[in-house]
Amino acid sequence: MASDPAVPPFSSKDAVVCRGVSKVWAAGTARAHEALRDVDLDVSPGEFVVLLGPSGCGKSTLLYLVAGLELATGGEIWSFRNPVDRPSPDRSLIFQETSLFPWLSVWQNVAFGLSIRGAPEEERRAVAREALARVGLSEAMHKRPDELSGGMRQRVAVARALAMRPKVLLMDEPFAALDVQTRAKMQDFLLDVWRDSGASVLFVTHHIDEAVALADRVVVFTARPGRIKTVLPVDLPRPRDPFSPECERLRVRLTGELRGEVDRAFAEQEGLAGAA
Ligand SMILES: Nc1ncnc2c1ncn2[C@@H]1O[C@H](COP(=O)(O)OP(=O)(O)OP(=O)(O)O)[C@@H](O)[C@H]1O
Repeated sequence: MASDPAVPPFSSKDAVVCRGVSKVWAAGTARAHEALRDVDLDVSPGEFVVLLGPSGCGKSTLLYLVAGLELATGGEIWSFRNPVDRPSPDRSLIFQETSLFPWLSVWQNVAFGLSIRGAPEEERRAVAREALARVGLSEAMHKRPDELSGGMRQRVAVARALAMRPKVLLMDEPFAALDVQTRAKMQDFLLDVWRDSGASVLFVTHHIDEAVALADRVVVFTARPGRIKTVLPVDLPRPRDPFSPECERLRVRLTGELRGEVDRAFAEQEGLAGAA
């Protein structure tokens, strides 16, 4: 049987499949700006993949494309063998700054996506209750977001994403605004939630330590236009001891992979600033 040339030869790594993905912002205009070039990436169901790269290399852009919030200007993206051309509740995006609605209670925030779908209140409450229990925030059900700490608000954001039962969680530096201790706690918490949910995670960070703590695989990007420079599997049991020789070796390797790219990104950004 002739294979469809538009469909990649899928393997079991089909939770997210990117083939030759490129993105030029404002394509075809004088402001055209190439963010990503020719990205190939296959993610397995239940896999935790960390995207690491210098500032401006297109990590967030790739998440928006996988979320279906933006369209690639080249290449194809698939999720569970369906082309990605629009947002779907199967793929939830969590940002650095939580965008909780301050006038809604915590449970109403968590159930917001369900209310858009027209789910009845009883169902919304039940799903919110379960999602909040999974992030350890049952007690906060009736509070308002401004009564919570930053870490708690990010847990509500995770609960809101989980309430839609996504198959893929897209996380854009979700803990960047938190202090170091809270961030470490949130990483442990996220690993528990991820294991329970069975979802695949694509997690963007600048922090090598965070990549080493979390990833099944670390994907290192070049400076803009972002291309995949290297992919490192992290075959270490969790919880990981950050002071172990294996973690230290990985940190050294990632630091080496990133160093030149960070320098290039910095030089480019200085050049752009000079030209402005
Ligand atoms: N909506 C947009 N319109 C035009 N250019 C954009 C847009 N979003 C991002 N860019 C540009 O695309 C490039 C990649 O940006 P992106 O935010 O994806 O990088 P990043 O790797 O996530 O950066 P950081 O780590 O600093 O958040 C940057 O040069 C950025 O200025």
